[in-house]
Amino acid sequence: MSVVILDFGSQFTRLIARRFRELGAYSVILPGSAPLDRILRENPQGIVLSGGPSSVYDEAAPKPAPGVLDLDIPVLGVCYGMQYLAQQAGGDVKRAGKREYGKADLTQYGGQLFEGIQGEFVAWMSHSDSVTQLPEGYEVVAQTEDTPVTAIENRETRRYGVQFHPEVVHTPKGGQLLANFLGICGVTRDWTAEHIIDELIADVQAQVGDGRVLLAISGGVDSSTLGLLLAKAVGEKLTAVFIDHGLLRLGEREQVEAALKPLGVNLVTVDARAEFMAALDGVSDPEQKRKIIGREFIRAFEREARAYGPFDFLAQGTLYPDVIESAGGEGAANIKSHHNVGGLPDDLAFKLVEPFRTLFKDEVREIARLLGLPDHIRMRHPFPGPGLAIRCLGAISEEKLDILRRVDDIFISGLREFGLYDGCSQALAILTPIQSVGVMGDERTYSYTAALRAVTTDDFMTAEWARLPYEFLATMSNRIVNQVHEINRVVYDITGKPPATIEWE
Ligand SMILES: Nc1ncnc2c1ncn2[C@@H]1O[C@H](COP(=O)(O)OP(=O)(O)OP(=O)(O)O)[C@@H](O)[C@H]1O
Ligand SMILES: O=c1[nH]c(=O)c2[nH+]cn([C@@H]3O[C@H](COP(=O)(O)O)[C@@H](O)[C@H]3O)c2[nH]1
Ligand SMILES: NC(=O)CC[C@H](N)C(=O)O
Ligand SMILES: [Mg+2]
Repeated sequence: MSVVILDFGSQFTRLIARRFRELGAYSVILPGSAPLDRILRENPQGIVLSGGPSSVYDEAAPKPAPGVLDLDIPVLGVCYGMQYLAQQAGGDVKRAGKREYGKADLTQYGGQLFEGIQGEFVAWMSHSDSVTQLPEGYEVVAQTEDTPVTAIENRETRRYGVQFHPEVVHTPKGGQLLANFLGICGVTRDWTAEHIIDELIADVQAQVGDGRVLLAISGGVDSSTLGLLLAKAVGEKLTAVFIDHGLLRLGEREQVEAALKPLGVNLVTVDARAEFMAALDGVSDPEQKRKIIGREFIRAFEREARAYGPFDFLAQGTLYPDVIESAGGEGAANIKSHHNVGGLPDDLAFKLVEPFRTLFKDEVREIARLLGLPDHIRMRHPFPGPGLAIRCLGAISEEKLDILRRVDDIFISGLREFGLYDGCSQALAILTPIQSVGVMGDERTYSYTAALRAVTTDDFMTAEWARLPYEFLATMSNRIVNQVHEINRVVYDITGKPPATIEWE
């Protein structure tokens, strides 16, 4: 039993599934055009039609397969999905005079979807079309100032539509609305992270069979959790490979080895510093750096496969944000090529095993907790695979990496010392190519500017800059300039994501 989500190309389709998971309900995402028999195989108790970039009145507008909307189960249309429901039932949809992007307040709301919800309702919008004529049998159950038809329902046929996105965190009461929909569908909310683990293990076993698996492990939460999961799923057929590419932080190689040993995974450390440094020599374009790093990772795994292999499969702790930012979603833009997704070379000889590809960081942390990963790894800030190379802006050099390593160490140790580490989701130091004039010991200096960045976020898709105390920032600035003589200026990044990203490259 499940809820089937038909995907019409929204940025947020995965978030609908994610909210259902949080509510303890199992759901499956299928392409918008999935045939009826495919949908029926999931035993759906309800259907969600997602948002999407098309307009329902376009010639080529995507549609659910024939028969889907004749099923006698509840249907919730979100944005494009609601517009489709309205049009299909004989209503009308037109480009609206006023578009809505971002926050909007509902001026009134009611009806089944909003049952039990009280007080102001802030809805996050992203549309330029609107329902201009209500189809027969439907009533309007919510409005905003600019959109008279913001939510609709037909109780008899159990068809519901919302123009806003209840699945994003910026619709704070959206979770309650989705819970109400699950209630209308009669879904039992007993789906848990334990279920997810069992399913992931079964999927891996089915995919891998008797094959041997090389796990790319970094000591971060995603790949360490994957190590525990794979140890359960494939046991002896697993070898974990940790690459020291020379882009790690101060003392990181030793720390990672010490942390991973007790987990009982069969670990091999590879020194690939010379190869990575040679390949990156003189390269300053961020995307080019990322592509080279992606390729060098694979080349290093291939070398290990010759020594310890053969391996049929390469396992990576890839998460959904890595995929969507590398333009892995339907119609999504390429923001940056994550080394493990968009940065992979075309001639990849391994088959990929990526069980976390549809999950978000906090969900992996929950799985980690259930698998018994120690808290110091589980709650560690993420550290990107390309490491310091994408924090040392422009062309890298040993000298610059060495400066950055010392700045980073002061900042991260400082956060721990002041008890601020756990309050941030990720913190990092960046070495900028900016040189500026300073005065130290009565002498003129002309040195580099370091930037510090700390963010708070759950899923790393959006983030706020962390409001670190001024006193702490003052101490950091002081320590960095005193201890790292190549730096004479420290700045703190006060930009959210969006518009910025977390990493500077
Ligand atoms: N130094 C490394 N050696 C081997 N594999 C790596 C290395 N760095 C990254 N990887 C691979 O790339 C994947 C993506 O890296 P990413 O940093 O997103 O995840 P992570 O390191 O597992 O977790 P975290 O996000 O907490 O740092 C990892 O899960 C791992 O499979
Ligand atoms: O393994 C990785 N390989 C990459 O190529 C990569 N790029 C960004 N990140 C991490 O992803 C999260 C979101 O980062 P951005 O806001 O900079 O895109 C943040 O946690 C980043 O540290 C990466 N991780
Ligand atoms: N986010 C959406 O689903 C948008 C639907 C439609 N393209 C509109 O602009 O109204
Ligand atoms: Mg990492």
